[in-house]
Amino acid sequence: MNVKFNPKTHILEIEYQFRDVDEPNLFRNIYPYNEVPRLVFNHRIVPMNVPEKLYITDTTFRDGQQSRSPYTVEQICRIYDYLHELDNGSGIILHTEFFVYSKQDKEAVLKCLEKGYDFPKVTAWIRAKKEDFEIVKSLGIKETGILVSCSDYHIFKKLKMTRSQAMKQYLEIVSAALEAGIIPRCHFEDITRADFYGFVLPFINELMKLSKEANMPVKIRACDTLGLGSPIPGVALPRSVPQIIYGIVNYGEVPSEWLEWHGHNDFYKAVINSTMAWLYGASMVNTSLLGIGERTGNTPLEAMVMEYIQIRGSADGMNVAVISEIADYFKREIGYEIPPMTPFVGDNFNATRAGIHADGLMKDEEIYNIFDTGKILGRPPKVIIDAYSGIAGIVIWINRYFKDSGIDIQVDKKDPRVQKVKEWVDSQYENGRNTSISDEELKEVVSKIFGL
Ligand SMILES: CC(C)C(=O)C(=O)O
Repeated sequence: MNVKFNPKTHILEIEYQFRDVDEPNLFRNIYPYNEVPRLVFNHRIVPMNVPEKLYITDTTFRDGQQSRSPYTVEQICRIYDYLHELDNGSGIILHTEFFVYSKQDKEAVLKCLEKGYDFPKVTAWIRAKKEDFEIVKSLGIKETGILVSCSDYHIFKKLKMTRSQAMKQYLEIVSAALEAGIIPRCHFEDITRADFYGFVLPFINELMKLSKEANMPVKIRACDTLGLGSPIPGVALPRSVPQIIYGIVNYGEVPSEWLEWHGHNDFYKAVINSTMAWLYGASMVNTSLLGIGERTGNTPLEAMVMEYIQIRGSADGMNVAVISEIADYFKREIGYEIPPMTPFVGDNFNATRAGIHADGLMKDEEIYNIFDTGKILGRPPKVIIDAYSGIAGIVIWINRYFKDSGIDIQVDKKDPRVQKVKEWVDSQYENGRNTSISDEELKEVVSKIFGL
């Protein structure tokens, strides 16, 4: 580590020493592989540093498409429209990224560019090959993601290189992007298994020098490729999200606005890690709609909209209700099955089957609903009728279902007709039924009993 005092800024400038190694550092004390990874603590607590601006970026068409069959051009264009509608002129849904190789990829990019939306901006994703800049340039795209895998797992085992060979190749390609006038966004793949002080920081120091020379931003995306990052205070690098972000901003001198976190959900930590990245100094968190991404998925975009509102106390102009329209589109047009318990978008995210909860809902919706989901997401809480939903569940179901269909029936628990419906429901389960009762079935029974 070289430390220089900068008399102009009165700041100690730290240059971390690049460490070439003969053998890969696989952090076996943390990642034994034949056992579940471990959380090792260095008890280092770094300060929170929330950037002035927080952005959500999107990878639905890149990481999202890597995990499922490709979207059609028409679907890409519609999803891009939805992202724009959700952003609603706020500029918070900052950019999304596209493949640019096949005829279909290019057609989708051109059609989305033609829409002329300011947000989300269209960016590209390319292999680290010089000739690929020509494609990006020819499409009129101003920023592109470039893969710069940074752990020894990737450098030694996948690329079969040494650290210095990898870094040389990466710096050449970033220089080529800058020469072509394209903003490089360097995707530090597998940063949560990388040597932070021996490779990541020295490499960032070099990238920031290139940025200064070219007078152009060089953006950094910290990729938690296997979802190994941890939000827990005092966990040691390379797993600590706060320490990674703090280090990149303070020792790498990367402005928050050039720094992005990209998470995966392998250990159920995609959302909290992204929030930590925001809180500790990264302006951007990368997400995908409904969390669709490789393996267990990426950080869900809709979850970060909710995190944003909780941190800032306002949606700052985003049209949050569009989240429900997006979920409907994925179900209806793409045939994607959203697990029913998925927060904010699953069919049952605000549904109850328990009679005791339905009773609470009937007295005051607030008792069992996370917020006014009817007003904010166009999804009022609902009850699912089964053996446990009781008479209160049936009352709410009748009052809601018919109101939504434009028929004004309001009943209470004492209504004898409601008792009859309850008897029918009970008889179903006495006769061995073990599934819930669908809306269609209940509608038929209620209509008959109520003479509708
Ligand atoms: C391919 C890379 C950039 C990635 O998406 C990841 O590391 O998760």
